[in-house]
Amino acid sequence: MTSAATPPRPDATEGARLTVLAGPTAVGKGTVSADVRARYPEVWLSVSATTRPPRPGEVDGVHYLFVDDATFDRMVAEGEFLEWAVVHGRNRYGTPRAAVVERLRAGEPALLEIDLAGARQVRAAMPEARFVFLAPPSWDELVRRLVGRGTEDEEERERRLATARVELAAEPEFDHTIVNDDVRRATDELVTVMGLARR
Ligand SMILES: Nc1ncnc2c1ncn2[C@@H]1O[C@H](COP(=O)(O)OP(=O)(O)OP(=O)(O)O)[C@@H](O)[C@H]1O
Ligand SMILES: Nc1nc2c(ncn2[C@@H]2O[C@H](COP(=O)(O)O)[C@@H](O)[C@H]2O)c(=O)[nH]1
Repeated sequence: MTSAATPPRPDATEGARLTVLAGPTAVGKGTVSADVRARYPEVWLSVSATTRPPRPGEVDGVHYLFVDDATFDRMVAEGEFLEWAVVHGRNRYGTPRAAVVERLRAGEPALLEIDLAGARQVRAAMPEARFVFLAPPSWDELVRRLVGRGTEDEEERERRLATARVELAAEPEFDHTIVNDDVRRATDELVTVMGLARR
């Protein structure tokens, strides 16, 4: 369902300014996105809504909009999401549509860091966007990064690694693959794909 306030769908020119970055857990999507923002502040990074509780250090409105189930339900019912998904079989995450449309209309390059199901929904809604898969140098390195991050317990790590196998198998669906063996180099590749001049 969409409400009367739902902004109209971006046209193809506007949609082409949108880049979707996906990839398995702990591959470094957040790290690379933060590096893009730090070095290319003209890129707008969408802030997702999630029902996941904040990790230590995460700030509401900066890392995520942390919402309860009732609020997420309302946002879904009112058509406020460009896409949303249950990720790792547990919490819900969604991209607020209005902010994306506003930035694309303003001519700004926009970046979404979302899961595979969300990327597929954006592909269906805005096929002119760019779809980038961030890949790990190896499976063992992916596991090392997940464990090294230290933000999930063993049960949650297992859950995330099960999803990771599915996400890795979907890599051929994407327009571009970038191997995150080095953050700066991966960022350079990503901004090139986004059509920005490297600095
Ligand atoms: N190129 C890299 N080399 C080594 N470590 C890296 C690299 N990129 C990211 N990391 C580290 O890997 C860990 C996971 O990174 P990050 O949290 O950015 O992953 P993510 O893909 O956003 O994960 P999730 O999907 O689970 O939210 C972090 O500890 C980060 O510092
Ligand atoms: N479909 C969407 N997926 C999203 C969104 N925001 C984040 N994510 C993905 O969730 C997982 C887990 O994130 P974490 O912060 O709990 O580690 C990660 O793969 C993100 O890409 C969204 O708006 N929609």
